[in-house]
Amino acid sequence: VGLSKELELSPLQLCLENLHRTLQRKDTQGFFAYPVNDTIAPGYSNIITHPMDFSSMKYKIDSKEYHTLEKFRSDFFLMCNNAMVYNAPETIYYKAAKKLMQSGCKLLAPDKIISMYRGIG
Ligand SMILES: COc1ccc(C(=O)NC2CCC2)cc1-c1cc(C(C)=O)n2cccnc12
Repeated sequence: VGLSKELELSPLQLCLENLHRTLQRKDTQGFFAYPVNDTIAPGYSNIITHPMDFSSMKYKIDSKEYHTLEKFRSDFFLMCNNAMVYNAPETIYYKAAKKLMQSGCKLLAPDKIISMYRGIG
């Protein structure tokens, strides 16, 4: 007896859930866990036109908005880049984003993506 249709996770979704979990684990302080708002970051919505965070990415995985690994990958780098645009280099957020981006580069390297697609088959 399988899960009802909408709950069934496709191989791509399973792969994205895995990547998402691995990447979010690196955000130990939770700076990227949910959307940044103007209260904690004054003027944020004027400076960052395309906000992104791990909770939004999770929602997109579950609502099957990601049809390719590439779209997931670009949202991840958008999230890191936003933090490096809004925050000055000496801030904890800029440094956290840089570190997170480096982990993401390794995990989401093109050769890794190709071998994942081979795995999904
Ligand atoms: C969801 O976003 C957050 C959640 C919690 C915290 C947080 O715990 N900040 C405390 C550590 C020093 C205050 C910061 C942030 C945060 C992320 C960010 C990002 C990602 O730019 N940010 C920028 C300015 C001010 N705060 C933040």
